[in-house]
Amino acid sequence: MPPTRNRRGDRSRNTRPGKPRQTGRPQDLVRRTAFDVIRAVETRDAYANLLLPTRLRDRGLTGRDAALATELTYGTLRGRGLYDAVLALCSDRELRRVDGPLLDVLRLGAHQILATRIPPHAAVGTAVELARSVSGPGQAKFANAVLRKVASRDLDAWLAIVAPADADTTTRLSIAHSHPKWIVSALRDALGSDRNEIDALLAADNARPRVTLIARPGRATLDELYDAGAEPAPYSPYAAVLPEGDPAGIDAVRDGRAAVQDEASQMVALALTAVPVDGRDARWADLCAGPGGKAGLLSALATERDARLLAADVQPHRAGLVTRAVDDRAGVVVADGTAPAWRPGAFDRVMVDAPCTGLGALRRRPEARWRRGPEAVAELGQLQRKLLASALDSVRPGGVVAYVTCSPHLAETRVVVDDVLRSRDDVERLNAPDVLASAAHDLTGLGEGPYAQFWPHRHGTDAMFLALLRRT
Ligand SMILES: C[S@@+](CC[C@H](N)C(=O)[O-])C[C@H]1O[C@@H](n2cnc3c(N)ncnc32)[C@H](O)[C@@H]1O
Repeated sequence: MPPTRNRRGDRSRNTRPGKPRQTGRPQDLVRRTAFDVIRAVETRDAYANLLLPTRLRDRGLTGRDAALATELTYGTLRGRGLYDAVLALCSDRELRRVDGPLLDVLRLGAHQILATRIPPHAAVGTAVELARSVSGPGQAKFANAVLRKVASRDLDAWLAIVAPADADTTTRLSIAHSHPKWIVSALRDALGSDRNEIDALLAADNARPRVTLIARPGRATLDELYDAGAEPAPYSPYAAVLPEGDPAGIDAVRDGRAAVQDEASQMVALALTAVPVDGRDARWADLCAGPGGKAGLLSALATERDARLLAADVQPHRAGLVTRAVDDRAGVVVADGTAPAWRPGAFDRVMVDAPCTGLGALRRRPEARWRRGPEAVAELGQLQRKLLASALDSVRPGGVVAYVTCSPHLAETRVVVDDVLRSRDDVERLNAPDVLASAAHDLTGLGEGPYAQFWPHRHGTDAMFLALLRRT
């Protein structure tokens, strides 16, 4: 499952833990940092992608050390399902009886042993030291015994035991790719007739996403990003891929003229603006704008066309972030998109990028798959329906609505749209894959229409869903 498999078929089954590798790098600080972030995710619902950069900065970790700390943190969080299955077979104590901090040390150790190039003796030795410092000498002995057993087989050998070929498909995929079973089932359903791609999709969820930037039209150019080391991106005319380095080090990103933004996120915003509308095309709205990714692009395009964007978010803090992403012409309001203050039919184009489970962005949020269960889908469903209905009421006849989720779950995507449209006869479904293809070269594989679905394993983007709806 993780990106860097460690295949060591010929290694002795009795590998002894040795001293931590002496490389002159602050290895202990690297592992301690990964451990601290993993604990914060477990105990106080921290987000690894937000907390880790702060911890790296506080501790002065840069370059290779920062990269290793990131890999260990993300890999351990993503791989938890698989590592727990292996650890359960190596521990004489039930995992639920192992203290939280110690269990996280074991997971971190298992990740290093099974999915990195760190020599197993170093991985075991450093994990045992960490166990000693967080749980005391007795627990360090236990950690040593467990992790030596983990190190007695390579990943493929463990997979043959914990996810055997004759297990039922959902269970096998769930353990082998470390995804909860309900997510495996939901993703297979969403793939529909392409469900044979599920292995590739789950593997893509465990791979490091490429960093994609947007040069906001009229504010930055792609050449500026290329000069800073970025390379052309496949689809969006405003996107560039940054193969390495910190995006925050790029001037245009620092001053908000460019930003980090997934290419599918750019494309769904572009699609809303690519649909021809008859008559007035001056008032655009984004009902769920925070933190401002799509609003940033929409406001730049609105300005180019002499239109104006109103960006709303119900959370004041997130509306504040939108202010930094949009240009001066745009308006930003704190507002509940389900109970709009504006009159019906006030807008010509409306984006509703609804709150969702985020199952389409598991690559970026390593802990997200473990955080919420299937009940979240039903809870969000009501809000998604209300927001879409409100968006349709907010657009004038002839105008267009884009309903977007960063989730491919059918109950958040086509089921929501179909439900809302069932009770109305004033909406036409447009062919979203065709509109997207007209806005980008070589953009295929989005489905038969009328809805469009991006996929990480096909497009290298988040699994973003788009429905384009015209009020009649
Ligand atoms: C998926 S995020 C939007 C991401 C954003 N469009 C972007 O591209 O950066 C969903 C947003 O909807 C907001 N939200 C949730 N309920 C809302 C409501 N009733 N009205 C308006 N915004 C709401 C959340 O605060 C959150 O910022």
